[in-house]
Amino acid sequence: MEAKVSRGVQLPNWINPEKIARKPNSSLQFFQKYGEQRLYRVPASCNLLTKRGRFHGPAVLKISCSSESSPAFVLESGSYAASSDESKIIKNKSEEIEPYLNGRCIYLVGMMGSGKTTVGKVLSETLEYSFCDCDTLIEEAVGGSTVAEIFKLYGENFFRDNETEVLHKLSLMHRLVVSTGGGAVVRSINWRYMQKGISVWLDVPLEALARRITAVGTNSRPLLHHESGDPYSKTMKRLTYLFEERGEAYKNADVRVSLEDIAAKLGLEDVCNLTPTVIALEVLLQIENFLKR
Ligand SMILES: Nc1ncnc2c1ncn2[C@@H]1O[C@H](COP(=O)(O)OP(=O)(O)OP(=O)(O)O)[C@@H](O)[C@H]1O
Ligand SMILES: O=C(O)C1=C[C@@H](O)[C@@H](O)[C@H](O)C1
Repeated sequence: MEAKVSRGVQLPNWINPEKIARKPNSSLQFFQKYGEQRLYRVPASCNLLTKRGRFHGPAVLKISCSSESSPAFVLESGSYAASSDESKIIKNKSEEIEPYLNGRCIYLVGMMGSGKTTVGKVLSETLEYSFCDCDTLIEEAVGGSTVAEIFKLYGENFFRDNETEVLHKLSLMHRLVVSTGGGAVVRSINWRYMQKGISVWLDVPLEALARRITAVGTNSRPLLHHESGDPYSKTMKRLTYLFEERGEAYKNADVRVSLEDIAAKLGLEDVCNLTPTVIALEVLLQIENFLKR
């Protein structure tokens, strides 16, 4: 079958190139932050809407803050929770940072299942940026075939060429949070495009990725169809192989957000207790550090 890169990759109308950055006109005082200790009790019925559904769980959200370090969020009970307090804190932080982004796009990179879509949507909402998912844009550009179908019909190179073309187009835009495909980091040309914005690596332990992915199934992820065994071990084996190939490439990102580091900071044993909102807040804090450099 003949396969061509869809040169005419069309980006949807809602991605508006006219949304040009606002220039910062105030001082960098916003970097002086968090000089107090606060404790928030989250209502038992709180919940958080994510891509695939609602996470429920009662929790006490403790925030310890100092001018030396970033604030820490502890979900003492229950795994997934969000509250109006959490929303307010992330909103305040995004309002502080947003003028200094100067309209630059945020590119989330990371292994498949690392939460680029879930965390990306939280970020785009709080920053009042548009959200876009490269895989979805490629699917639209190729005429509605799914990623799995594109791999099957045309092969990985064809998919990668379209991925590059989509990233090229997005690099001309402003005020987007972009969820990139897990393998977008392997081509250096893609980094050239992502350098127009700020790239953020969501670094999630492979075991957590394998748990998340096996929970939803691997049908939509063609690169996971090679191994035999039970679904978790199969996924783990394949993720390990892919990470060996790509681990170094993820390090090119401007900012690294390690779920293990967040969990350690909060005294949590398992990264599974970190909500997308807490991770999104850490993304903003690490971007803030990056902007200060
Ligand atoms: N903080 C989290 N804790 C637990 N599960 C999460 C978290 N964030 C995302 N997930 C779940 O993990 C799965 C993958 O998340 P998501 O689709 O956001 O990842 P992704 O990086 O965009 O993946 P891909 O690159 O394959 O598109 C989803 O089922 C999602 O609900
Ligand atoms: O890790 C990868 O190489 C991929 C991740 C997905 O987001 C898709 O872009 C595709 O399945 C390839």
